[in-house]
Amino acid sequence: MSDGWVLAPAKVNLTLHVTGQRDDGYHVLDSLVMFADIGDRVRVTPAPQMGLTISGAFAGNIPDDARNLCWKAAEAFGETVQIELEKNLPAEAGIGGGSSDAAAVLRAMEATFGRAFERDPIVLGADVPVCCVAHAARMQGIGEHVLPLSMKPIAAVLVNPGVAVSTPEVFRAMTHRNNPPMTDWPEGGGTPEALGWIALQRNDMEAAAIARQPVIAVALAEIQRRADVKVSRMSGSGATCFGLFPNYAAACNAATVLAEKHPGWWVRAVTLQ
Ligand SMILES: C[C@@](CO)(OP(=O)(O)O)[C@H](O)COP(=O)(O)OP(=O)(O)OC[C@H]1O[C@@H](n2ccc(N)nc2=O)[C@H](O)[C@@H]1O
Ligand SMILES: Nc1ncnc2c1ncn2[C@@H]1O[C@H](COP(=O)(O)OP(=O)(O)O)[C@@H](O)[C@H]1O
Repeated sequence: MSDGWVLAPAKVNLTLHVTGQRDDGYHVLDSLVMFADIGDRVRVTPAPQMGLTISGAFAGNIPDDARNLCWKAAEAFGETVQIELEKNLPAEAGIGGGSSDAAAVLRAMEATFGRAFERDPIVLGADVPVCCVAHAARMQGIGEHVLPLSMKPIAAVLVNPGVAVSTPEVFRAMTHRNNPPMTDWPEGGGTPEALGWIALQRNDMEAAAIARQPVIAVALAEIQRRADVKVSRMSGSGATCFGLFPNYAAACNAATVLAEKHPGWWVRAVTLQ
């Protein structure tokens, strides 16, 4: 963006298969990830010392010091900057808020200082490598293997029923950690084939997240009530859920109905790419 603001798009795990666990406790994943056309925004300005200001609807309860992933990303890059973060996405929501913010700070730092980030982005968190790609990709390992995919945009509704969910707690609460990976991707198919394939995959964290926050099941049921929804599922470790629709107008209609019925929920129609 010409004014220096960089979008940190919402990350959506269209599938999230947990296929094992490493000796260090981290889980091995197989996930199809796409990114929305909405998100947080960040801007960096060279400064003699580090600083961070946070604005936006979800600024509350986000640390504005060295604990913030934006700050950690700038430190890892090796320059001191003043960071502005506009927090438009709910936190602890399974849509990669902090990770996408960190990746956006790295993009902003690269543009500002004219050099690439030289370290592996996994040092900032398992979700940061895929957020550095910021478009459709298959994510494997604990998040360090990212294979960009060529996919047509998909219309979706994102629904967060207003509860924060801790990622490590949901991983710990899982009862089945050795699940099958995704089935083979339908090469060369169009959007209907992609939606049909996605519908046959899973989010293996859903049951454990619902056990902790039953309102997630309510959100999924509300999305499923839409006659034209093709897939409904939870993203990441929750609590944000999504519905996939045949076109953007259908997603907007669904978002309007859901937001009217549940004024306390965060509901957005988006295009995923
Ligand atoms: C579950 C996912 C799916 O995309 O998304 P979110 O729900 O966070 O959005 C990610 O793997 C989250 O990645 P991220 O939030 O960056 O995780 P990290 O900060 O690296 O790790 C937080 C904690 O989650 C657990 N963790 C994370 C990633 C992974 N592959 N296995 C794990 O067991 C570990 O307990 C770790 O201490
Ligand atoms: N820039 C940031 N945005 C959101 N949360 C952040 C950020 N930096 C650090 N955090 C902390 O990271 C934790 C996880 O938040 P988030 O990344 O939004 O969740 P999730 O892992 O579900 O995608 C929160 O407890 C929050 O305090």
